[in-house]
Amino acid sequence: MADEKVLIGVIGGSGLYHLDNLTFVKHINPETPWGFPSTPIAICALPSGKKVAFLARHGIGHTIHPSTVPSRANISALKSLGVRAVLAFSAVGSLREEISPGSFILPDQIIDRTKGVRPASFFEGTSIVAHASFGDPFSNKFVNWLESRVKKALDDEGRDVKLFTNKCIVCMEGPQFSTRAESLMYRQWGGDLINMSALPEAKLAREAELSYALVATATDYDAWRPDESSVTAAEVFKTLTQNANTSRHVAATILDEIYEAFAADGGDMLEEVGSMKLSIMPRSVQQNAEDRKKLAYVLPEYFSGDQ
Ligand SMILES: CSC[C@H]1O[C@H](OP(=O)(O)O)[C@H](O)[C@@H]1O
Ligand SMILES: Nc1ncnc2[nH]cnc12
Repeated sequence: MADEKVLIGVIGGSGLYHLDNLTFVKHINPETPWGFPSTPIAICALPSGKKVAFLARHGIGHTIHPSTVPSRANISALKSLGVRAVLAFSAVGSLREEISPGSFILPDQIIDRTKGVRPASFFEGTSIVAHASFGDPFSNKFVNWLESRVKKALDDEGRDVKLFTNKCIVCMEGPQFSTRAESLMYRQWGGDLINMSALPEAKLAREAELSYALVATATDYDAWRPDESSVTAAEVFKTLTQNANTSRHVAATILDEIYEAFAADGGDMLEEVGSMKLSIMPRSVQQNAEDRKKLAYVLPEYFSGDQ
């Protein structure tokens, strides 16, 4: 029965540790080949009875640093539940005047400024080599589909929250915020937003063949404005609660429809499914049975059964 499946995963970022309008069903804490997820995953029922999975990226008590989020465990655990699409939320800094704190953004590009300390591939540490396509780091069809639905949800109840699309997010290492020079440089590079969490999450979702979209919520103007003080955590906290309330409203409004959109097998939205087929170097697949077993957890399509 379709309602028994958990097709949609929601990842909550800073400030977003639960969703509204859901009935808690149970916690699941799968041990993946890459360890345990950030926190046990909450399986919740929408008012329609459809099930979704919710995961707080930094843990429920916000105890996990952006550089040590177990993204491989998070993404593979969601996939193991049957999830096809991930709706991720993130608190971001704005690199553009018009994107004022409180704005919502559906970015379509990423600049990687992480420092190589985060495991960014399921294939890392194995003898199997793969090169996923990542030119479009978010799932375009899902993002385009979301635009009108998120807009409508934001316009509800006179919330007056701006929505931006076609923006580029810089993902930096942290945990310290950027210098003024870095912030100005990111603007010159074409960055519109900045956070510490879009990667490797989006890369791993791509390797897992999941549809992945990010709802970015602006909390501050980072450090590029010459006559203003640079961002502090206290400034971020000021906007975090309001943004989280709005994020919960958006999720409660659109989750049912997202579920329907991804429910049909082979549906139009599943544009990532099959994308890894030609990304895995065929000779390397023959090499190591243990590695194949490990990868079968996240990509059973290619690694379960004898080669
Ligand atoms: C609390 S300010 C910096 C912190 O907030 C964002 O977290 P998330 O993306 O999980 O909402 C940002 O990426 C940093 O980790
Ligand atoms: N200015 C900023 N830089 C990095 N991550 C952030 N998250 C929220 N604001 C941020």
